Amino acid sequence: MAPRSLSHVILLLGGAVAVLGSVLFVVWKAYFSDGSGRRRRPWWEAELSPYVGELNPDERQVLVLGLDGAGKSTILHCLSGHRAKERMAPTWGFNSVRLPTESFQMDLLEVGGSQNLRFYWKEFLSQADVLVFVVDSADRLRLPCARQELHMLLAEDPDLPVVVVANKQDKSEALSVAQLQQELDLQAFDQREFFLLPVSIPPAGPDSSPPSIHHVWTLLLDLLSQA
Ligand SMILES: Nc1nc2c(ncn2[C@@H]2O[C@H](COP(=O)(O)OP(=O)(O)OP(=O)(O)O)[C@@H](O)[C@H]2O)c(=O)[nH]1
Ligand SMILES: [Mg+2]
Repeated sequence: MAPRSLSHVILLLGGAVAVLGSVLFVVWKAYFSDGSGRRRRPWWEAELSPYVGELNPDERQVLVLGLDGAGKSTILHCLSGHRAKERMAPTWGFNSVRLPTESFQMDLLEVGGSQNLRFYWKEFLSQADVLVFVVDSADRLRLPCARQELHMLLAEDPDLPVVVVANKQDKSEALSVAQLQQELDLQAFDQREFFLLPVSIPPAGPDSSPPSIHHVWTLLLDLLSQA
């Protein structure tokens, strides 16, 4: 008697799970369909688009990473043709700009550099055509941390072209490019497409497009034309 009632319970449970599964499937289909039979893009896909999902062949993706305060947002701001601001708000999530070029759209995505966001950096590597890693050349105390993060990223993707931006060269305490090469242990990467660019974007400087920003732009154009 006991095993028979147990089998009834199991049958009932199985039926309930099947009905619940069907209801969930119908709701899911209704929610993600736009009526034409095509799938509706969920909000998070639009939010992160074009960094996830299908990519337009005429788009190139530049991932911009680096410790908090290194100058990532400032670089995106200036590449978009704006004058550097006296103060930039820290990026708590993402920050992106889309810049048109003659042959493709250049999409730059900054992921904030605070410690809790660094954990997610590597998730974006697979969609990137180029990694720009920004370093505050004057932040000597945190260079070991920057080195560790950079080396971790490069170990994740051994083929991704990398531009290390040695930012804040205008500061008197900034390390030179040669010193940074040592401190960041960049000799280890001589097998890959690797660039180290000195950059300085003094806040509220006289120039809306400092020469070093122009160098970043032309290098990115060059690298992405080959991508
Ligand atoms: N002197 C000098 N200051 C700079 C330079 N680039 C950026 N800054 C300043 O550095 C500060 C931080 O710059 P952000 O661009 O916000 O840094 P970030 O890397 O985006 O930081 P998070 O968004 O917190 O990850 C700002 O006050 C900028 O004005 C530079 O080349 N020289
Ligand atoms: Mg920022």
